[in-house]
Amino acid sequence: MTATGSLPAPLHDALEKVLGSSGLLTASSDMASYLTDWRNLFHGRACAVARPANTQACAEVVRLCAEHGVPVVPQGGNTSMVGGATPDTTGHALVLVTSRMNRVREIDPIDNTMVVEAGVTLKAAQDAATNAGLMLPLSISSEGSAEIGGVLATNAGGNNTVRYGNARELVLGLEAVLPDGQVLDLMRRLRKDNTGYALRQLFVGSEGTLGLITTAILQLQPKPKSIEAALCAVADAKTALALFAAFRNTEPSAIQAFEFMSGLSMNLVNMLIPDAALPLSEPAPAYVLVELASPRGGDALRELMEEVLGKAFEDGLVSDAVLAESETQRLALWKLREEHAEAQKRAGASVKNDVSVPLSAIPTFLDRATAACEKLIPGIRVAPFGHIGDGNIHFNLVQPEGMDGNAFLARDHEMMDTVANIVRELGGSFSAEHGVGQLKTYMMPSWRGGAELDMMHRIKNAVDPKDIMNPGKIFPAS
Ligand SMILES: O=C(O)CC[C@@H](O)C(=O)O
Ligand SMILES: [Zn+2]
Repeated sequence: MTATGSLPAPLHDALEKVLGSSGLLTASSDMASYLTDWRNLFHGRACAVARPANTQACAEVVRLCAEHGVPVVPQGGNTSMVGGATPDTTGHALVLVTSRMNRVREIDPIDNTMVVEAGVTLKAAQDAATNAGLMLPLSISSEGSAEIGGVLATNAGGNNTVRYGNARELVLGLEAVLPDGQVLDLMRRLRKDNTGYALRQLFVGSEGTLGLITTAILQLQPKPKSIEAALCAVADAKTALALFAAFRNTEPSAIQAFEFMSGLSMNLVNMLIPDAALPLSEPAPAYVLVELASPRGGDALRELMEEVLGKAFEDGLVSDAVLAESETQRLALWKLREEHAEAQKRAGASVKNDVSVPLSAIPTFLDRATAACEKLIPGIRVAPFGHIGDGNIHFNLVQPEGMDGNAFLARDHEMMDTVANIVRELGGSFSAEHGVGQLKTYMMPSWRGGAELDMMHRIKNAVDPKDIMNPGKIFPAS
């Protein structure tokens, strides 16, 4: 089977007029990298890959595709964890890649806003804000590749949600191309605007199924003048939560990140990622990376960190800790957190369960889910980590050593359902930040069925009656 489907000749010619020949890829060798995800788990086919350079070209591409009944799969940095940007295997769809729309158009220090195009990587947007003396308070492990359009379409969360919220909370204005090619201009940078439905929020988290996000206005924050980060050795999630409570009860507004890493997952990072050595004297059962930040300079934040950690040592919550003494050390501590996904990829096949439960239920969840998965597949490596301050654990399962990776992956639904059933009993969500994509559509009827899924269907059918935008994502095949 080739990667290429067939692009109807009239559509080909019309698209080439809009995009030029360099903006339209149809050879399978040119399209290959757009037809699989970064983990090489999902493999699709497409009739073409379009790389428009501005909103108008996006609108024309979508309009022409709609006219010819060709589905459009939006793709940004291609970092989805759930196959959200990979087309299906029919070869009917066109993949619309936003990477050429990569301008930070404006930063306004009075409004504290940034106008940014969909194809700007999150890292480039953060850097632009920093260079302007401000901060874009959204940070995810894939920020070097993930692009703003995808970050918003999936309502990305990440490391700073605990303080600043998810992507949704940062979006003031939005421009999107609708499934019929109309441009919806919601580019208002207003804190207050109660004029009917907040349509921009409909696109955030809709995973490209309602339209294509092309530009956004994001709320920025003051750049911190002081930042303190510490890596702490803890006994388990229960002690990690007690440490979180200690920080929260002392100075809740100072916490910028509060991340949990199991010993097993950290061990994979130490073994498989170069330059990621643990700076503690011995490995621990679990770790916390806590970061505090303040727009004020001086020693107050360091004192706060030392006060809370000092007391945590006395109370037996922390057995060892290292505080970053420089920006280089702070980044080295973050590397130990951000490389978990990559380390797990290198360790073999893995199944991701991006779940959330109420904070109080995390220890029970981890105990029960670990026992259940170890019973299901003896030798399985349970390697959880994640944003414990948000109740969001990446309960990832790595194949037993020596097992065939495909045989492991063939049992992914069994593993996902085992974990999800426990999550459900604890009042949680089966997808906290990675979305549904194509991987988890089968879970929607049992988790979001009844009136909730029905209303989602009605919205989808009203906005996109021909199912042009990102078909096969979020909604299970009917
Ligand atoms: O690999 C994962 O499951 C999580 C990736 C990302 O959400 C993270 O928090 O690092
Ligand atoms: Zn995450």
